[in-house]
Amino acid sequence: MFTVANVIAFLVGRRRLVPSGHLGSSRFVQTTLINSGLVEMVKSIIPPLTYTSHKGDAGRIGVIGGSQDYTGAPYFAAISSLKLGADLSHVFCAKDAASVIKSYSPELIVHPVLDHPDAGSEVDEWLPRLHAIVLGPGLGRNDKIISNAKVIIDKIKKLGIPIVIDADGLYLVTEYPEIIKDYTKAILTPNVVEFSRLYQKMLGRKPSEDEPVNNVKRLSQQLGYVTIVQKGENDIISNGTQVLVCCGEGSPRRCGGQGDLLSGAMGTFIYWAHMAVEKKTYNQSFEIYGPTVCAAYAACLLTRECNRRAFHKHQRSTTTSDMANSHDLGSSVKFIHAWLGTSVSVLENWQQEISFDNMSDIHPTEDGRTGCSLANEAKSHDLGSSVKFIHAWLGTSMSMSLKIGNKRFHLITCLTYTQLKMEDLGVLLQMSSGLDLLAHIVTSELAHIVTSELAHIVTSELSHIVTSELSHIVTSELAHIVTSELSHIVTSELSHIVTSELSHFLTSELSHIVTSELSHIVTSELSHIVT
Ligand SMILES: NC(=O)C1=CN([C@@H]2O[C@H](COP(=O)(O)OP(=O)(O)OC[C@H]3O[C@@H](n4cnc5c(N)ncnc54)[C@H](OP(=O)(O)O)[C@@H]3O)[C@@H](O)[C@H]2O)[C@@H](O)CC1
Ligand SMILES: Nc1ncnc2c1ncn2[C@@H]1O[C@H](COP(=O)(O)OP(=O)(O)OP(=O)(O)O)[C@@H](O)[C@H]1O
Repeated sequence: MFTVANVIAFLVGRRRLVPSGHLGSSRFVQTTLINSGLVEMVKSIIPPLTYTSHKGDAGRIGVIGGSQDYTGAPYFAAISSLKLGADLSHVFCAKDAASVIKSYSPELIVHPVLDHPDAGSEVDEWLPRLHAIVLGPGLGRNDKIISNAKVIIDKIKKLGIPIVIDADGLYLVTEYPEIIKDYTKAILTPNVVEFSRLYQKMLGRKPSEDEPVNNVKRLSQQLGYVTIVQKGENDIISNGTQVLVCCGEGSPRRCGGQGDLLSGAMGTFIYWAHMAVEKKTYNQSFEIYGPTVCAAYAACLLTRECNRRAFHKHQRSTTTSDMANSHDLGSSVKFIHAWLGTSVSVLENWQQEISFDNMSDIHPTEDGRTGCSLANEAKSHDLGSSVKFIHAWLGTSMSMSLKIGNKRFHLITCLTYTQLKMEDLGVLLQMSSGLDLLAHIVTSELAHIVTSELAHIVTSELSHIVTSELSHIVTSELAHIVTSELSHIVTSELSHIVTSELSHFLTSELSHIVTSELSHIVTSELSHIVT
């Protein structure tokens, strides 16, 4: 059944239609993009950018993973932590993976130590300087590596460093759950399959399909209140007590590596969250949810936004690299899909940031239901721009401007809660003329799509014409030059050859004739005289 809340959320464009009851019966906070209490919570942990800070203050993150087979995963995690705002990102990987990972990016500091017989001691030099660890992306399941990773986890726990465990790190935890049990500075980020394996190991039965939220809570409790993020259509986060569900729009594209981007970003956020605890900069919601749930929620939010942006741009061609960067091949594939009608319908994606006035006074109601929150002009590209967007939106970027002239700009981002009553809809429509709002969204999105598609077609057509004309001109000019040069060379060479050959021939022939004639004359004259 679809609730009014779901329909409105869909109409304002921040959510897919999800039947109510989809996540089971547990009471929890489900958010699409923005619940202003949670926004404030994330905002409160993000360190300000100042000119007095030193390299490393915003985070030195270590990614432990990377094997001969998997080099992309640790790269995605490490670059994601860095692009989010950490100052330094280290990768500790197997020897064979190191130069490959280095070749992806000069930004990363790569240590080829994981398959070293004494990997534990090799990382000793670095661990105490790291603020957070992401363990598992591309680690592989080789026995030696897994046993080295176990030793490293022990050292991490002794140092009290926050840790995010993902991918093959979860295989390790499933095999040896005691290694992470009760370490509440840990976040585990299983996908559906990894979750099911770990759940079965800990609870001795399959997770029930009807109660996904309770499953996550239960697993967290069983592991001694370690925070779990079950990734999927909705990211379900629990520390065994609190539950948050992040179900922002994201995208329907499921290419490999998205989980790695998520765990990398979570590495940076978990450090920031613990720093907030130390500096006591957190807000009230943070006191409820704590650093691990806050970090997990922030990273899920960011990854979904990044995914949405990359997909908006690249559609079916979206890859995890597109989420981190931007590539021409991808946009060409996108164009072809759009042109063939095989891209996802543009109308499914018309929801974008919109600005309008007088919406600043909607505050969360007592049951946590939220209206709107701020946003600024944050356009542009994928991970970078998602980070920029999130920072701007949270007011933690340096360039954030909430007021333009004497107007405030705001964005409707979230209207969803488990129950949104009809009177709320009335209030909403009254407040800002809901129909105008819808018209505004549709018009602006359509204008955007048409403009961008036209620009694309014109650019590509012009480039085609210019290329073909240029190639024509160049070819004909070259032909002309070559022909005339060749003719010149051939003529002059021929004339030279002919002249020299003739002169040679004539000289030799003449000399021959003259010699023979002279000899003849001389002989005959001499014979005559003698006679
Ligand atoms: N570019 C790179 O370097 C990348 C490297 N990566 C690295 O690869 C390593 C192994 O990771 P993994 O997730 O493939 O292994 P594992 O958990 O054993 O899954 C085994 C099988 O379970 C299924 N399955 C998996 N996920 C599912 C889902 N969400 N929903 C439903 N089913 C799902 C699926 O089974 P299938 O559908 O094929 O039957 C799958 O084949 C790890 O180190 C990771 O970091 C990746 O990060 C990607 C980018
Ligand atoms: N069905 C879905 N609908 C929307 N978003 C999804 C869906 N499944 C995954 N995601 C998004 O992708 C993120 C990573 O989840 P995923 O299940 O791909 O992890 P993973 O399998 O560990 O990834 P990786 O390929 O890096 O190993 C989630 O946090 C969520 O943002």
